[in-house]
Amino acid sequence: MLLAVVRETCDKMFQLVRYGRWLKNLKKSQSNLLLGFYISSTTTTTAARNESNPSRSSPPPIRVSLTESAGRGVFATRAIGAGELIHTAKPIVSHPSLSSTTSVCYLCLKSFRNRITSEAQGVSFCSQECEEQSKVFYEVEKQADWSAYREYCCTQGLKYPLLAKRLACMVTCGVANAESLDILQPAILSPEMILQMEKEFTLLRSAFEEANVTDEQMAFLTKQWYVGVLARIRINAFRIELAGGLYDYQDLLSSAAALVEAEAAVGNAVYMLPSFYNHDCDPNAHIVWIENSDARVKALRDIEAGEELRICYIDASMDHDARQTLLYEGFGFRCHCLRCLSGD
Ligand SMILES: C[S@@+](CC[C@H](N)C(=O)[O-])C[C@H]1O[C@@H](n2cnc3c(N)ncnc32)[C@H](O)[C@@H]1O
Repeated sequence: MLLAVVRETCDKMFQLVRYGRWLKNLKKSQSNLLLGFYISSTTTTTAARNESNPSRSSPPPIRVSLTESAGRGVFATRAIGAGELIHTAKPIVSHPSLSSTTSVCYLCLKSFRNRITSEAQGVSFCSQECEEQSKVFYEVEKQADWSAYREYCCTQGLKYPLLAKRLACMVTCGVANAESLDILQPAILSPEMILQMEKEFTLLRSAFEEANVTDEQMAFLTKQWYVGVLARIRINAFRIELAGGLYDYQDLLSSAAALVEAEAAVGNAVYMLPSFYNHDCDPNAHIVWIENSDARVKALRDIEAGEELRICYIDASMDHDARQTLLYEGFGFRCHCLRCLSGD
């Protein structure tokens, strides 16, 4: 009994140390435009104001703390009303899905009305701002031939390596830290998964080697870095489906076609704060994307001060066994939420 208590205390201390490191990283990352996620106040009116001027944001009504049994989690610091916008967040890294590369902005994933640039590359940006923000890493990306890496991802049906590739380009040109995802929880990987990642890594590394990238710029790009990044992307990446941003009849048709093909997602992205939300099959919060990859975390019902905020990682309409299997295989845990305990 005593041993169990000591072990639990040590565990918690260890996790608090990791949390402290996260806060340090957080401060570092806030000064970086491309890395920067921002969080804004909770009422819709102030949130809208803060979104246009993130530097003036007041802190959101949440804190990250240790939970009893699910690692770190996000807790309400005051009562939050149903439907309230709790905070917004910009991605650390995002990438369109292979099928959306030419139909959404290459940076923010906004669905197109007007293409701005780089038609020849099959890649476009929705605004001068996105083009400007992407300039440096896109220059690096353009130097390399990604066909073998892309082909491999395509044939294997892999979407996450695209995020790893973009992060690698961002690190190479100095707009992101190689450690930017370190604070996030990594997935436990099987030997088969690691083997596959090592194959991808070889293709990624040789694309960089054949491009005009110096050894110094590539020093971070080791197998260990790549596997560590993908292990984190695996359980922290969000699949982005836009709720708005459909402009005309053609957009509506494309969206309907995408639904038939069962790929309504325009891309994937990894965020900092949203990554600390734990799962519940009957969640009290959810994340929505209106017209681009900016995540909006909203309350689904009234939440009390001190209550943990939880989102649903999967399709909540699935039955109990299907949810359990997906959560275990995809995220490595058995769900003991009230809904699962009730057998629903
Ligand atoms: C996106 S992270 C959530 C934040 C995480 N708890 C942390 O400390 O960074 C997802 C991981 O959190 C844990 N987790 C999330 N929801 C859980 C739950 N309902 N029960 C147990 N573990 C959970 C699992 O390890 C899962 O792979």
